[in-house]
Amino acid sequence: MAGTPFQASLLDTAASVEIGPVAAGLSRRPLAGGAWVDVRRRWVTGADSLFERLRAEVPWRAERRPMYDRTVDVPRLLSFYAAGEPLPDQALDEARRALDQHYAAELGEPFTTVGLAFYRDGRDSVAWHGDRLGRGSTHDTMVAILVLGAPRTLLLRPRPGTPPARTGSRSAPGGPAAPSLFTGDPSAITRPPGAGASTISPTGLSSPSGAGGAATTIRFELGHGDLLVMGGSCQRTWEHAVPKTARPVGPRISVQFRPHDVR
Ligand SMILES: O=C(O)CCC(=O)C(=O)O
Ligand SMILES: [Fe+2]
Repeated sequence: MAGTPFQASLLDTAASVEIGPVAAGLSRRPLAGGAWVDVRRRWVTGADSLFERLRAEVPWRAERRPMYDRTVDVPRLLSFYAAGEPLPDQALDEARRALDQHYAAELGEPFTTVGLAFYRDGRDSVAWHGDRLGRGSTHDTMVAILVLGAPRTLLLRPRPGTPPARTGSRSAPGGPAAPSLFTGDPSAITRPPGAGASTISPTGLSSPSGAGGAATTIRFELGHGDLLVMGGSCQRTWEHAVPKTARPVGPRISVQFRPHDVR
């Protein structure tokens, strides 16, 4: 009779976890500059159950990192499994096998490492970055992210200073990266704060304008077993982030599958 906010996930905890075929319902969105994003909604069924297992089983670490002249808390908990290390849950082995089966030919190598991030609440986040430690800075690659738990916004934007793609019209000389025309079907396309309009429909997208050329930001709301794969040049020509939010949000775990020497 009292409100039981955890009831749904407690019930689901008993459910079995199943990894679906990657290809079913997968959609690829090409991005400017040779990048792309694949999204496969509800890839994992029983995802809340897997969330609870990982929350309990993974040795989560709080980290601190140097930032300018200080050392600050990393605003999320982390865990990392190098190539060959046993994973914390066999569902992750299955997930990696399914990713390899689907992507190995295109990627040319297997996914080897597994990184996990635990966003406890809306104060946890990851700042704008590309996974550019290692080969991601110089080579096309893939990073596959399984999102468990409460949906949070994941943003993608062209990396500031990236030369415009050579396929369309050029931006004004001296301006920053050309705005990227998104040819897929994002749930929303937004301009960054200060760039004017907050949300514009993909179909209404023509040539974004604004002082110096406003970059296009793409927004995904992912959770509960959704899969997002960043591919092509995405790590070096685009950036991604999970921003902090003042909205009340539940905890979220992301599982990142990467090939050798991509971090
Ligand atoms: O949690 C996410 O969805 C993204 C994590 C990420 O970008 C990273 O760990 O490099
Ligand atoms: Fe990343």
